[in-house]
Amino acid sequence: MQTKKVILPGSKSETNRGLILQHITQGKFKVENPSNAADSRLLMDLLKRIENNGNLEDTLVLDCGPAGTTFRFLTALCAFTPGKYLITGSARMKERPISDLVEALTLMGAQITYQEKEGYPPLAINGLTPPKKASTRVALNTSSQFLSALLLLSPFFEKGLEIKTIGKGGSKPYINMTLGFLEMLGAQIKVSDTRYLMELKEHRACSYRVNPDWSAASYWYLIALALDSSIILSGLKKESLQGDAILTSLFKSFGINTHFTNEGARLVNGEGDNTAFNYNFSDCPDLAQSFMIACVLTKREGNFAGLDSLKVKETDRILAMQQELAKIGWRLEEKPNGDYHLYQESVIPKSEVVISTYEDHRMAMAFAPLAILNKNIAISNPEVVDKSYPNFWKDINSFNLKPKFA
Ligand SMILES: O=C(O)C1=C[C@@H](OP(=O)(O)O)[C@@H](O)[C@H](O)C1
Ligand SMILES: C=C(OP(=O)(O)O)C(=O)O
Repeated sequence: MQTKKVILPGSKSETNRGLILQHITQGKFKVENPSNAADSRLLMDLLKRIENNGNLEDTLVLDCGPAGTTFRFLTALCAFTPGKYLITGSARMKERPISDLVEALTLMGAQITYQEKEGYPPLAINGLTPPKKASTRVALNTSSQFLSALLLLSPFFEKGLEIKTIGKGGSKPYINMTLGFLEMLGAQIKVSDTRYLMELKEHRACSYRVNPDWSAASYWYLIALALDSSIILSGLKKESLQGDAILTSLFKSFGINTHFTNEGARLVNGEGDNTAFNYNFSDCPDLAQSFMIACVLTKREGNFAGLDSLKVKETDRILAMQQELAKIGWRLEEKPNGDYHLYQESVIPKSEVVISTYEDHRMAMAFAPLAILNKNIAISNPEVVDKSYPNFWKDINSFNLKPKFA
């Protein structure tokens, strides 16, 4: 079989961190090859508007649409950028909690008020000149993006930033990615169980070339699994700041081996396990939907733990998966301990099934291989992929695959 090459989008998480640091350090940190994800394009545009904001008395309205990291990172940035801001977003963004970040920023002296519902966007911010030194505390249980947003402010505070953490949370690799970026800039970082101490006196000039997005790679592993096709994911490297690179070891148990070459990652099909799949996704929540579909494709039951944060993402991803999996005969059932058991109840119906995507890019991309395999399955609102992977369907078409849209 002919091997096909895919050029993945750049990592949205790497790009968004890089763009914020590029802005704060006035270009000492440079981002090369930024992602074309809609969320990153939007952050770029909004940062330009902040940079060109000549009138500090008029309110600058920053609409982040559905982009979570964009919203959270900009909230922290604007809190310490002189000017008046109204940060808002999509209807779903107004349901995604923000109070832990607002409280942490308020403890640092920030002036932020809720404009609609207490604890949720939109926010009015009276941006202040950053003090030389700051300290605060932040809860970790809702989203790691809050701690990342605060850490990214480190270059503002030449005499140091101290952040105490409350409780435990997931998505730790994303926090480590943030620290990795700050280290490139020359930060001295002391981390203990409950405290981050950042010192960043001089900003080291550096430029960072954004790597391909590992979360996006997961959809190609699913295609490889569905079609037994030979795929090279260009430029993907084994070593990555992206925690979702863990997927190579998880897909091994589904029979997909990854060989790293000069070209990137070559996916090679082999023999998979047929025992139940078990994994805790709290550190890689964006992969959970992909592995549910991997179970469906291989008719393997699964135990999914660590899914709490899925409820507050682009949609309630647990509910969305339960509803859409049910349409094809699979059940995602909550167990008394809060884990989820995934198993097949009946066969895929012969009549047409339309998979709703809930304004969630990951719903569309995860279900794509099923729509490719089964002509009765159609994907609604396929354009949602723009959020992280604008060329997804174009890349699929380049394999001569034509999933049905509804
Ligand atoms: O910091 C980041 O770039 C991200 C952190 C994660 O969010 P949570 O920390 O809310 O889980 C992840 O789901 C999101 O897609 C990107
Ligand atoms: C959760 C995600 O993004 P965000 O929180 O940045 O909207 C995602 O891309 O899956």
